[in-house]
Amino acid sequence: MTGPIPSVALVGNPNAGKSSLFNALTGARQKIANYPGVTVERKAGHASFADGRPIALIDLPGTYSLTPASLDEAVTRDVVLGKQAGEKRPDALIVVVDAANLDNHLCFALELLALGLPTVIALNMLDLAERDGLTLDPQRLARELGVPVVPTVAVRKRGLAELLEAVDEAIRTHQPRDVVAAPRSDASLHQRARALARAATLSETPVRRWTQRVDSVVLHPIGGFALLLALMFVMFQSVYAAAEAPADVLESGIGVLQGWVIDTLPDTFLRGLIVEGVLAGVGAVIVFLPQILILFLFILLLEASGYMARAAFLMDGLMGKVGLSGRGFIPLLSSFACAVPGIMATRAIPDEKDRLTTILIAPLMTCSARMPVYALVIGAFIPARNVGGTPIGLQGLVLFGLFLSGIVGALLVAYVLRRSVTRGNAAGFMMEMPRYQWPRARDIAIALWQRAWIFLRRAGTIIAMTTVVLWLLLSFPKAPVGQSQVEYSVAGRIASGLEVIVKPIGFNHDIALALIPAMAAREVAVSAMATANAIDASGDEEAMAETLGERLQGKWSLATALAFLAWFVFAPQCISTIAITRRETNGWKWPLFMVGYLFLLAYAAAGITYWTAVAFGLG
Ligand SMILES: Nc1nc2c(ncn2[C@@H]2O[C@H](COP(=O)(O)OP(=O)(O)OP(=O)(O)O)[C@@H](O)[C@H]2O)c(=O)[nH]1
Ligand SMILES: [Mg+2]
Repeated sequence: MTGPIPSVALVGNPNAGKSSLFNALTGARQKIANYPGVTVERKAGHASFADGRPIALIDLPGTYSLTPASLDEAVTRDVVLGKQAGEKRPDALIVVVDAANLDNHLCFALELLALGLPTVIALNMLDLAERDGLTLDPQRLARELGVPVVPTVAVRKRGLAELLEAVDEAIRTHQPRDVVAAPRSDASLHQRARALARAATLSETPVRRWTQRVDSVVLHPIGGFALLLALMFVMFQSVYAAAEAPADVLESGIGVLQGWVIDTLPDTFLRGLIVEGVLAGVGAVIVFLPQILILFLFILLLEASGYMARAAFLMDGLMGKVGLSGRGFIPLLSSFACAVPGIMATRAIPDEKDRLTTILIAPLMTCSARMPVYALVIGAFIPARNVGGTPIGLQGLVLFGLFLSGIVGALLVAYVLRRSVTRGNAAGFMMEMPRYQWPRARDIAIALWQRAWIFLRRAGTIIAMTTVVLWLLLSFPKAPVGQSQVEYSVAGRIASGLEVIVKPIGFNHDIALALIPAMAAREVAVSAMATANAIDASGDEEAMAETLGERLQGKWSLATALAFLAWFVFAPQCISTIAITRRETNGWKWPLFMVGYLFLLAYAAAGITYWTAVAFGLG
């Protein structure tokens, strides 16, 4: 018998494995084209039944229901309903469902079955379901649904022949009246899908059941967010609660070292450089190592336990609203360590404009280089007490607020960019959830050690170098007796020039002096102020005994301190980030754009913070 070639469409939820099945079935025999008038890819190809008769296959974009939310989803609906121009209604459907996610995927399957076309269910990803400890009964599911159910593993090409055979059979024996009515309401559809999934489940290991129960809390659209915020909150509280003792030890260690150098070396150029430049400057940054490590300890634990992928899943919706794809979550997350690897990780984002947007907002994630700056200013100006009668520490709360400002700022910027400069729509994203597991102490220890090493290496190279250069510029020319060395020096004079520009946002000479060298790396803002203060205090026993924080307390108003914090949420003070952006975007256009908009935001944020604080009498 030679009739027209039957055409069969592959439909199902996103990431069910439709394209994988399509590729496995058609091999190289496929054509890619666009649907006329819309830019949605149309993939068509040929396969053949066991006896050699051809069959035409169409791969459709994944959707969650026949009520489309986007253009590609509308195409799927139009094709299966036979309304797509230039496409005849398929003779049969292969509904692809993810075996490990049956209850979700069966919702759409039920809707599709109600269309009354010859239909076969491909119970795909059976390998993953088995790995997760789930044993299914395809026959039982077939009986319940009234259509054939064929187990498949698309990526291993398993079940393909059986699938085609079932399709052939379904087309030949199809009776237009054996239609299963779909439940009317969404709620009853879900209920029916859940009941079906339960019926088709032979056994489920306790681990899988347990995982699903934990996930129902962790991935809950409201409860999950509350948990994420609570975890972040605890993280920032701990930074202050746990870092104090080790930071004190480091600080007094550096003090002892300074005293020893002063006692041993004669008062020369070299001694000044070591005491004021290297020890005061670089030492002021190194004392924040415990804070950074505690933050990383939390991030590493969340990652190793399997939680982080769930947080990405939660964020996906929010990121989609501002036009970013969930694929951007991991690059943005790694930008909390440092924007440089974060920006490199954006290579995993296929859409160019989506990727560009992610690169442009990556510097807004609070990288660990900001920690010394935040910790210094918070430690000096935010009282170490609890909020009201609660156990919530004020310092941790402010730190949390700074991180949150960066994130909210990034989302707002992305929202604006995606509607202007990098216009485009977000692509959906799904990722496989890793298993929950106890983090291994050894792995965590190694990762922490690596973080510490990176930080110390920065302190020993770029931060030390910049600080030494600054020390030189601060030490010459020598001020006449009675004049401030810092203000008389080359660096001091440059700072006085810059001060004119930053005075309106509440910045003083200390800050103006720190801003330019801090372009090399943000931590240099701390080492620069420490070095300037050390030079200022040199010879004055009492002043030398004071910590940098104590000295700033005496000189800055609270409004200035807050403005300085707000500045650092946005300011693009990092040469490496600018360089990597140039490399990843192949030119100077985007790094310059990035630096420009970030400085503007920083200036505005610092200004608004300063004047608001002054209005509240904190000037
Ligand atoms: N382990 C396993 N992975 C699979 C299987 N089928 C598909 N995958 C993987 O699942 C992911 C999604 O597969 P796709 O074929 O792109 O899914 P799709 O249904 O076409 O997705 P959309 O086009 O987005 O709707 C890919 O990474 C596949 O390699 C399977 O049977 N077993
Ligand atoms: Mg696909």
